[in-house]
Amino acid sequence: MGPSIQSVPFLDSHSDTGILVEEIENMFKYSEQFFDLPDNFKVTVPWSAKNVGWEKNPQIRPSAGTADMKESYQLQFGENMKDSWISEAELPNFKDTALNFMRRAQSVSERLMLCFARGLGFADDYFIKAHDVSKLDSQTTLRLLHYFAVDKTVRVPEDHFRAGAHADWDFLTLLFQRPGQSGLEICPGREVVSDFGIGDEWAKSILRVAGDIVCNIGDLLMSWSDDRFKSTFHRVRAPADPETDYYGPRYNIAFFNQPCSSCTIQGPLKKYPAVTGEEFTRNAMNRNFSALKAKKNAMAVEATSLADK
Ligand SMILES: O=C(O)CCC(=O)C(=O)O
Ligand SMILES: [Fe+2]
Repeated sequence: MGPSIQSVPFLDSHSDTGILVEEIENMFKYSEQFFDLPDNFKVTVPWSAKNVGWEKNPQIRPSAGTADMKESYQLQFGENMKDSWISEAELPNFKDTALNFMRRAQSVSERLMLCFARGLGFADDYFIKAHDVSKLDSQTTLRLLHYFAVDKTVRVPEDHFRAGAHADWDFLTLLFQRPGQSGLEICPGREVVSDFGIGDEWAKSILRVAGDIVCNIGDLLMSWSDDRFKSTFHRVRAPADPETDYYGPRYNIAFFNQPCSSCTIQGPLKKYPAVTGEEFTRNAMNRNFSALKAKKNAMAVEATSLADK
């Protein structure tokens, strides 16, 4: 596995994932039920800095400078979720269904972690232990996503995305998609994790078979492998062509393998200084917010110079 995926940061895994199509569809059904609730119910579980909860339209990517056209609800296994589960009265069985699905996604992730550990010369359970979801400081997150339907008769401005280009901060991301709900695109990305994602040669990701899982390498694995495995720069384009693009509501489920806060991260070649899981996430967030600030400043300068003309 090692050499074969070093330059292909994107895997489509076929039928034998261990998760049945019906289980994925069942989770999508609960996800739709959640997003169908009026906003005044959803706001009872607001997004918090622990990376859990519901948010609508606020995520601005440094690459785009505009807000993603979406809402999402993030769920975790541990203590962080304490006040963030939608009430049983609002959505019966939601919590049990989501936790079951998360455990299934975790077991697929653990099979992949074992391969990466072997490829890098670590003990088989090295990455599995660092992402132990039974620990109270687990940060692993399931994100339910709902991108709003787009009106075919109105042209979406070119700088508006369903999700602006970015690389994930985690180890691996499993993406569960619905056939027909296209939009995900990938780009070669970058050579070292300390660069910001770059590139403008985009390829469409097409889901071939229901039940396929798209697997993205994240910045954490890139860093932990001393840049051997490249993280995937990706985006979800807004539909632009009524003949070929999907304009309806788009649902997606992302499972982010995040490290436990207390684990230590360093590649076998020690290319980067050792950091804890907590520090890695904090640094990634800070880097994102500085890039966003720089983008906003650049946009403000551009707007002023246009106004002066
Ligand atoms: O909706 C998708 O296909 C991708 C979502 C994504 O990249 C993210 O939430 O980080
Ligand atoms: Fe992503």
